[in-house]
Amino acid sequence: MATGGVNADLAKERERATFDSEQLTNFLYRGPEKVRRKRYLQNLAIQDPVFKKAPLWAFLNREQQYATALKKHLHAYRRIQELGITEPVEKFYYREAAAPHENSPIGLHESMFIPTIEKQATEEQKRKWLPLCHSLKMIGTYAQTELGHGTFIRGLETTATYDPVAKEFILSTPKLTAMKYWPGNLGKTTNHCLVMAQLITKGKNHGIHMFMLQTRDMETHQPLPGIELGDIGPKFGFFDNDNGYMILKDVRIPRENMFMRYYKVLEDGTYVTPPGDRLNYLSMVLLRSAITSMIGQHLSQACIIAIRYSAVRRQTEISPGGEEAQVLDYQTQQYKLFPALATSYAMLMAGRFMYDFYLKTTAQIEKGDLGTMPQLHALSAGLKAFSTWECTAAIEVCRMSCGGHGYSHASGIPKIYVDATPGCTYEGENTVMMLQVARFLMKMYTNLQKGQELPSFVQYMTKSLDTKSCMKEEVAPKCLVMAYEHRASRLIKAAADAIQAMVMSGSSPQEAWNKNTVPLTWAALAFCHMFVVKNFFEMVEDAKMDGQTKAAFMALCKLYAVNGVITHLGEFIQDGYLNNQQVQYIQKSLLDLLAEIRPNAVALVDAFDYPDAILQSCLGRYDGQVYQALYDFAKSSPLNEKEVLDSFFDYVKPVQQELEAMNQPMARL
Ligand SMILES: CCCCC/C=C\C/C=C\C/C=C\CC/C=C/C(=O)SCCNC(=O)CCNC(=O)[C@H](O)C(C)(C)COP(=O)(O)OP(=O)(O)OC[C@H]1O[C@@H](n2cnc3c(N)ncnc32)[C@H](O)[C@@H]1OP(=O)(O)O
Ligand SMILES: Cc1cc2nc3c(=O)[nH]c(=O)nc-3n(C[C@H](O)[C@H](O)[C@H](O)COP(=O)(O)OP(=O)(O)OC[C@H]3O[C@@H](n4cnc5c(N)ncnc54)[C@H](O)[C@@H]3O)c2cc1C
Repeated sequence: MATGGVNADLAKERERATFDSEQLTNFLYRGPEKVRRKRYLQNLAIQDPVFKKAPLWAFLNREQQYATALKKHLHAYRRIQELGITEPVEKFYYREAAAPHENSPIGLHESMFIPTIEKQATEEQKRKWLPLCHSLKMIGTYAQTELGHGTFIRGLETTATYDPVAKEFILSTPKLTAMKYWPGNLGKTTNHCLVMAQLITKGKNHGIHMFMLQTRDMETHQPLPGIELGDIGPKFGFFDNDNGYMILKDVRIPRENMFMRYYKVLEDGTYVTPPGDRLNYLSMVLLRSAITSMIGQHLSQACIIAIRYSAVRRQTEISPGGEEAQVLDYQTQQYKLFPALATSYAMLMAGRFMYDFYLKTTAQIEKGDLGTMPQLHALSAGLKAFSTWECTAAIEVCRMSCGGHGYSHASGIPKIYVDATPGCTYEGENTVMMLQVARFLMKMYTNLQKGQELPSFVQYMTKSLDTKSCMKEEVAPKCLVMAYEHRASRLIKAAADAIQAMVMSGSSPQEAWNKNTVPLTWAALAFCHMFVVKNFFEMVEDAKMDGQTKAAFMALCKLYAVNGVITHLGEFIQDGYLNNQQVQYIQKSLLDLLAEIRPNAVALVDAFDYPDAILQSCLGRYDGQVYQALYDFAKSSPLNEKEVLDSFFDYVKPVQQELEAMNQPMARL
């Protein structure tokens, strides 16, 4: 254990902050009452002996990691029920503190399996399945991706063929590429799954539909006949999760196991047309809508670690013989870390918007109004892709900004990175998601040409492109937002013009689209970027907090916007929207903002309010006693349990002896 109170540099950082970090914490968690409740729940979990005694994940092999994750998450599941915690966000706080570095082997049961039953099953199906799910008799997952197809859902090869005589579906993965591959917790943990399969009835394929499949016996946990299951092996991260494979050999399930709230197959095999298309993609939309907040949280943890450590770490004397500087005082270090910090706040704000929008829109869908589905799809796909790309890149910057110690699991950042980066792939590969956004934007652009009204968040397209920036020496939020709107409008128009020109010269619309997917992704990215910037400004402006806190928050918001312009400068100046003088104002503003944020950097990460027990980082400790903690971490390495390892006698000694014998003068003769 590290001792010695709070590191003097870190203590000074907290004293010099110009605002009270607690105010920002209250804003982030939606009020002081909610903060108190969060801390109470987190403390309950942190003090629980089952969680306290669990070994550190980094020193365990994969089987031990899996068992630890299972033990912790099942204990948390039971405790959450005993404590009567029902609010999803409160469950999240408890679980996060209970198992901060263990991905849940029952995570998909809770985040996809149960919500899909709630949203896509009939009342009768819900009555049958939900009680079993809540008591964990049924533990399920979401089995969609196959060996051969993940992105192109319509190309999935698993079939569900209806047999009207037996009133059953026959589930089959007819070739190697059809086997389910990747679904989380499918390999060993779950005993049920939702299978996405091509529905075939009366000889006709009706496309992808959802079916409930029992995969293992509910007592013995053995796989059921006709089903081969297993873990897919170790991965880049998510070590403690059994992502699985599954082969189905003509497995029969009752007709009632098709999810029939929207889509139906009658007893005689008649397919009943659904009220709306793509309704069975809604489970993916739920997770996509939640990912922006989740990834913002991952990045906020990396920022806490890197910024606290940079305040404690001293390296190189600035003037000969003088004191070595805190590395956080180097402008280059600030340029790495403060944009990352601003990005994490930007994504937390975007995630807040996104999840609220999801709840609002799905409430309308539940009432049969599907009008806003395309907007929900476009925004959730776009923000999911944009936020995961931006945040994972920034997490890696945080890691490298910690120098050598950032490479050690003692820092906590490598684990954050490997668990965050698959967010770029799962729930829709990011480029593919951006192309879905582009498809939506092109539609909106066409509607605009036809004089139709546009939804509010694409109103920016209606503004004239024939303008110049209003940017002055005092870089104003309004001018920054307008610059982002201009860039997004110009890029969608450029892509549309390029496609139209190709069509006019004889290409098919599909060919023209495919030859312009790169500019289309530029346009989609610019749209998402603009959305995040605008939303960030709006949320800061509306935030109820004292003037000093708001000023500190606003500085971050401006930095996010200014840094984005500099990073993508070409796209802002290509048509002369910003002139040379204005670019200089923006560059100066960036440096001024770094200096303005500097005294508040530690308070801005303290505001995220992560206890040490959740961070589990030697570098990110609240007390800054990083060197003692690193030494303790090294001492606890299992390699240090024995002074001399057996492998020394097994491998080093024999080779030494052989080499010694070979090099004897006699042996050389
Ligand atoms: C309760 C809180 C939850 C907390 C949990 C928080 C975070 C999660 C934590 C950790 C995560 C842990 C584990 C991760 C688990 C991962 C699970 C998975 O990965 S599941 C598998 C995910 N797979 C995908 O996402 C596949 C991606 N592919 C697709 O979505 C589609 O194939 C694609 C690319 C959209 C194309 O679909 P297709 O049917 O071919 O459509 P078209 O391109 O032809 O377009 C036709 C029209 O349909 C519209 N469309 C498409 N999708 C949707 C949708 N979802 N909603 C509404 N509309 C949609 C599309 O825009 C077209 O419309 P128009 O014709 O242009 O009008
Ligand atoms: C940690 C993790 C957990 C997962 N959990 C689950 C789960 O629980 N359930 C489940 O069903 N699946 C799960 N998956 C699978 C995941 O959803 C898929 O891997 C994902 O949807 C991407 O599909 P893919 O692997 O087929 O990628 P591919 O589509 O093969 O992507 C490969 C490349 O091709 C490009 N590409 C593909 N199509 C197009 C296109 N139309 N236009 C342009 N470029 C294209 C992509 O951009 C990418 O660069 C998980 C994956 C991971 C990594």
